[in-house]
Amino acid sequence: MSADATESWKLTLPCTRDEAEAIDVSEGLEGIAGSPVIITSEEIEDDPDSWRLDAFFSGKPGKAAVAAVRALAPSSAGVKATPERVPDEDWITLSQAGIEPVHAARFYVHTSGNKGDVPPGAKAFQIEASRAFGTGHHQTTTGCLIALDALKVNGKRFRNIVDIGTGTGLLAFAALHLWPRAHATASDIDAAAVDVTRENAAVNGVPLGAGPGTLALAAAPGLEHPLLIGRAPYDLIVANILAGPLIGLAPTIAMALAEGGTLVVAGLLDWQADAVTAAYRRQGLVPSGRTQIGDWPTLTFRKRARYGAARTTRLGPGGANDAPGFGSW
Ligand SMILES: C[S@@+](CC[C@H](N)C(=O)[O-])C[C@H]1O[C@@H](n2cnc3c(N)ncnc32)[C@H](O)[C@@H]1O
Repeated sequence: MSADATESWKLTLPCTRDEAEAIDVSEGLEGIAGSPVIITSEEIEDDPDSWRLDAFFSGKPGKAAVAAVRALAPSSAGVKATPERVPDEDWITLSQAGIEPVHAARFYVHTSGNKGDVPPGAKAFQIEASRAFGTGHHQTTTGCLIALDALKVNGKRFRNIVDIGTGTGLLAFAALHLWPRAHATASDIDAAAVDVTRENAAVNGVPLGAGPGTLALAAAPGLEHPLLIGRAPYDLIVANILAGPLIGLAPTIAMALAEGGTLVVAGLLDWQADAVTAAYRRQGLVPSGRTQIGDWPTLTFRKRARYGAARTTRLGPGGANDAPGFGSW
């Protein structure tokens, strides 16, 4: 059979998590004849560095296209991999085959091609596997969904929420569903993730904006953005990023958390929990909950209220926290 542009081809490579998270299909691949139409990546084991990258092509990819995909996963240098013809099926659906809906606490996360039956009473979100992390399949995302639900069940109320490292936006959407009158903010160091969050917000009917019940977006490392600083202090901060950044960001995150506020963190492995906990204890936070799925704990902390009840201290220019330390944000 001769290859033509209507045939679907796939190239699969092992890659690291960092490589998977760094992939931006819109950059570097456009203009190469036979460039991949879609790239998906997913973790293949309970190992944060063991991922798989699938690049789907319309038509058999040439050497340049294969090289461009290989360049996305330098760690696979030396791994033998050749493009394979994919049987005549809808390859977009195919690329998401096996991505079963996830039901975590009251949340149900599915793709457009795999909605299945939404359990009665569950809040469904449609999240495609894409350039951003966070389809609900990873234990860290599931752990955060469960932790957020538990806070709601325990009667917590939040008015000002930020999801740092939002990926697909899922955790911010879930938080806004639980506390629909809150001001919500979602940020990511990766501008592509912020774009994906914007698209997912539209698909899921999550209103973007600045007022209560809406979601504002920012692309930034940590809280280094005027919007993120200006909206602090938050009474709920969620951050599913890795242990290293979580420890590095501990002083900033703790400073951005209102007294009496709650912090939910994930992205750390079991053996890293003590170090992450110690970093936040040093900032005056106290552990208040833990959800563990496999090797992945989700930790919840509370910031002590110096004067009893939760207190709102204005951060940013002119605020009470306009003090040394904030200048470096
Ligand atoms: C493990 S994913 C979590 C995505 C989503 N929140 C979830 O729970 O599924 C981590 C996300 O954090 C982002 N990230 C990593 N380091 C960051 C940092 N220092 N500041 C902001 N975002 C960061 C990554 O780009 C990625 O989208």
